[in-house]
Amino acid sequence: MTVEDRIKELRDKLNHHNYMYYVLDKPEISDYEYDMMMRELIELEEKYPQFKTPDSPTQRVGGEPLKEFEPFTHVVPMQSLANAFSEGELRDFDRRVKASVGDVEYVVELKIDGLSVELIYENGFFTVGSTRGDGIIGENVTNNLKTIRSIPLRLKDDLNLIVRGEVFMPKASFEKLNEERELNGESFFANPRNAAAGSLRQLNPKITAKRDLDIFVFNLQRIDGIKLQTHAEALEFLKYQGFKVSPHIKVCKNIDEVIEDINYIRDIRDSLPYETDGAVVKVNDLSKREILGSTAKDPRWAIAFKYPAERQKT
Ligand SMILES: NC(=O)c1cnc(N)c2cc(Br)sc12
Repeated sequence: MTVEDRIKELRDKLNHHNYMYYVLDKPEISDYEYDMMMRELIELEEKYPQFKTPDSPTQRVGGEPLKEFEPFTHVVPMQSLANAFSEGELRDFDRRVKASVGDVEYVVELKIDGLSVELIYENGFFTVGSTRGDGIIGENVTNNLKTIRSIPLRLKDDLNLIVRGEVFMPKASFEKLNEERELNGESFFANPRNAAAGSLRQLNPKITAKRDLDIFVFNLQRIDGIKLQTHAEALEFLKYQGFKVSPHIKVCKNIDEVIEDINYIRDIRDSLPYETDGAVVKVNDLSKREILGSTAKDPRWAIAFKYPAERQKT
């Protein structure tokens, strides 16, 4: 086996085990075995840098601290969602949708309480990641996003695509971080969303890397050369490409099933290991979304349902 073959073998094995551990939460080897392979790869890449590739796991925590973040104009504007606060408002939304495109299937997902990011992949490689900002221009936080182990550095296929996801900090990590900050005499983060935002917008990637951030990808914004019919199909496709996709995805035949699922989420959400700030209801058929289009601010094909507790949120 040549040195180049060994480096490729280690890179592929480490990326596979990273996927199993951080995306599927199904580790197959011990941390020790992982660390030994990583140490060998670091040594070989130092000796033979010509064989280093952008998707090598050694490239996750790279980059020097920045003075500031570069602004980044989103390829696809990152819209916000209109809100519904009651069953009646959900039914009003359903009536508007059906008046325009007839009967539709909906998909219900959790609304993750973190910060939205856009991830761009070119020929299968992660190239640019940015925060939402004002929806048009955000901040380039690529090096910080690379430290999030559940973000693939390379897709299964060599595709050009753009996804949107929500970076979040698990509740347990948030508690642990605030305990550490109290011991160091530092200020608390008020909630996991602020902690995630403060951690992702750290100028030093080495600090971000220690903050235990995670991500759920929830929308395929754009893809070259592939036509998908529904949102549910798009999420399955993103899972296949190696993304960590929202875990609770319910395809509903009608608004009655949507309301049933929203009530189910209400009853289980406090037990989830991450904060949510509602549920998202989206039209499943992608061509019907095109017909529905968007207002100046929001898509007409989606709405966020906010649970009563959300109302007091700042
Ligand atoms: N599942 C989803 O679509 C989803 C989850 N979490 C969020 N914070 C958001 C925000 C928008 Br806009 S959509 C969405």
